Amino acid sequence: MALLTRIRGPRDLDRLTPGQLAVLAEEIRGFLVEEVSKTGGHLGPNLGVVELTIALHRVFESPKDRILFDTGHQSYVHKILTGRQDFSKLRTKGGLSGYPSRAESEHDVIENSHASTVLGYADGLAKANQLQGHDDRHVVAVIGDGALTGGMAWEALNNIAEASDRPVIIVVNDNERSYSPTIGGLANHLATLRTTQGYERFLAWGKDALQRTPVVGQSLFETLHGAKKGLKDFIAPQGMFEDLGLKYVGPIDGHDVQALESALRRARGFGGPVIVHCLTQKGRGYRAAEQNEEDRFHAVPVIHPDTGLPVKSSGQDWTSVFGEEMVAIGRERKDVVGITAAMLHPVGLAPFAKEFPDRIYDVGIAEQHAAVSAAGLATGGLHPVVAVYATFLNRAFDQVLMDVALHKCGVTFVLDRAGVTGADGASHNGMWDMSILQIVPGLRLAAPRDADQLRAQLREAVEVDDAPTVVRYSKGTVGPAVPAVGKIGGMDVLRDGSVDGVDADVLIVSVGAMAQTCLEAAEKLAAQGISATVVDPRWVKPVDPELAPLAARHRAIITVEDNGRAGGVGAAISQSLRDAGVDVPLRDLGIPQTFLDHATRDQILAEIGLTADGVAEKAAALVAKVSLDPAAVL
Ligand SMILES: Cc1ncc(C[n+]2csc(CCOP(=O)(O)OP(=O)(O)O)c2C)c(N)n1
Ligand SMILES: CC(=O)[C@@H](O)[C@H](O)COP(=O)(O)O
Ligand SMILES: [Mg+2]
Repeated sequence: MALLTRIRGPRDLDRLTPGQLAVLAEEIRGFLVEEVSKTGGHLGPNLGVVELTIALHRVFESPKDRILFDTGHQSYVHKILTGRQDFSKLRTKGGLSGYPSRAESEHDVIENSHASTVLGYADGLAKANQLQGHDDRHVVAVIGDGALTGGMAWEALNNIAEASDRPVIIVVNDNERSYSPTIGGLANHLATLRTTQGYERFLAWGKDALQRTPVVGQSLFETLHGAKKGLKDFIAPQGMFEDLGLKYVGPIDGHDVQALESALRRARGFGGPVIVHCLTQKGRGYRAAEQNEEDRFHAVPVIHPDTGLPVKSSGQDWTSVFGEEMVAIGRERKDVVGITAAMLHPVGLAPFAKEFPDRIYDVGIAEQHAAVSAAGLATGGLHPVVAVYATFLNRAFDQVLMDVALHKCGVTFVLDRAGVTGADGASHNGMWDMSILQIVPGLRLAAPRDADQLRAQLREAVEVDDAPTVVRYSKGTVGPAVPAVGKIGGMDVLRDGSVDGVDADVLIVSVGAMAQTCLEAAEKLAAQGISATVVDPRWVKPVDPELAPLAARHRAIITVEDNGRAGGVGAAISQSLRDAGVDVPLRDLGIPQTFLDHATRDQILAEIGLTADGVAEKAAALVAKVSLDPAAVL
């Protein structure tokens, strides 16, 4: 790492020779494999942008020039080159974020890890530069071929293309994949453009080879050259980008620093909107990633650097439980189809796709379209299951509300990574779904507490054909089964704290994955002489009508959810109890209304009090307050 340690900032790159740059690129690859193997993270995407990031920082002067990354998962090399080479605590509390972070560096801009936003920022920054006369500041937006399938990217492109005198340099990082191969007409168009590289290489080879045989070669070359225009127009007709009014430079070998620098300098000189189409390889230089057909090591856990195999195998996870049950349902219900937004494997729909290849739709990174297309599919007589990460449904809220719910479409949304996820930072926690979905008329929302409940609630959901249904669960390993000991209305009783027909002091309403925590809290309360009954509503929207009379029989109520408190399940229950004239004191426990810094899930749950101790403490305090002043209503 002789060279790498000498790079303390981007300007240290300027004096390196082409040979040294090649050495630096390999040192960075070695660093990435060594460090990210220890912590987990986005190894594949970053291995693919080593030369590109070097070239960007040699041609442009960050932070005067803004270098923006879409999604930001591919910004590790950018961090390494801008003075951050301690990856020992990557994506953990107090360590480097896995995404750009304004708190970390003046070189970082976009912290949001939701895809397809970079061109929007670029449009805004370019307009700001133009209005303020900052003609010496360049705006460079790096966007992947996957992120380019998102609708917002095209909304921004439409604006960027509007002004030929407003410079925006769009670098398309085309590695032909999101996780899996990128889909759709755009991917096909990029492929067409890519073939011109093969064509250009062929011509370059032809020119060189033929000119070595002067007599025949020269005339043959001229014939070929004459055919060039026709051939190029045939295999690479005027690109769509140029039709939009954007200049197009490429395709460029995204692993050739000199070629990249030359293209970026040309683009910088245009003085208007321009696309630089770079061809890169996800996972480049690391065989385990290059050979991984599923996702080229898009996001890896802690792995053995030599083999790429996970260091520890995890138990069954929520995702695979969903995936298996979807196949079982698919065998019984021919009308059930699956939709993924470029995340077939991560959301667990790969087994369904394997068995029912004509009943799975990958719409690209396009959650809004996924929801509306699902409304179309339902209107057409099918029952779509849209599987996305909880946080990514945020951007499709209006479509859930006004396209699926308004038209009473039977669509099931399955939200993986719901609740605190942790390592991926603020924009990846699934902490808003049970708040924003509360206001969708007719929508039914389930939060399974274990694998059996996930299977059961998924089946209940796909039975609903006149309203949207939602099933949401956490990231990672699914915990042990939590059996019910009774039933009240639609609610499962997990612990009955009543004695001889006398109800418990506290009613704990446990939502989804918080069941184990709530049961442990009840035990802690019992040790303090406070009795507690724990119920799991299963379907949290609408609020179970049997909850009000049950609540009325207790001295205090605690609701516990792995979701934001603001407008969450606790708030909905509180409102429903008030509407029913039940004024038992209630504390709703959940995630505070704040952006959570990256840390492990357990660290964050402990910080916000969503632990057995935290729940027991809040419950005991409420009971104490009620005992002191029975009329007190919090
Ligand atoms: C709105 C949204 N949906 C899904 C994701 C999950 N996701 C993260 S990276 C990625 C693939 C991005 O592909 P691309 O833009 O080509 O970048 P690459 O990983 O190939 O460098 C996806 C789908 C996301 N971050 N944001
Ligand atoms: C950047 C992005 O959105 C995804 O790659 C995400 O980081 C993956 O999260 P999981 O590791 O939970 O699948
Ligand atoms: Mg890609």
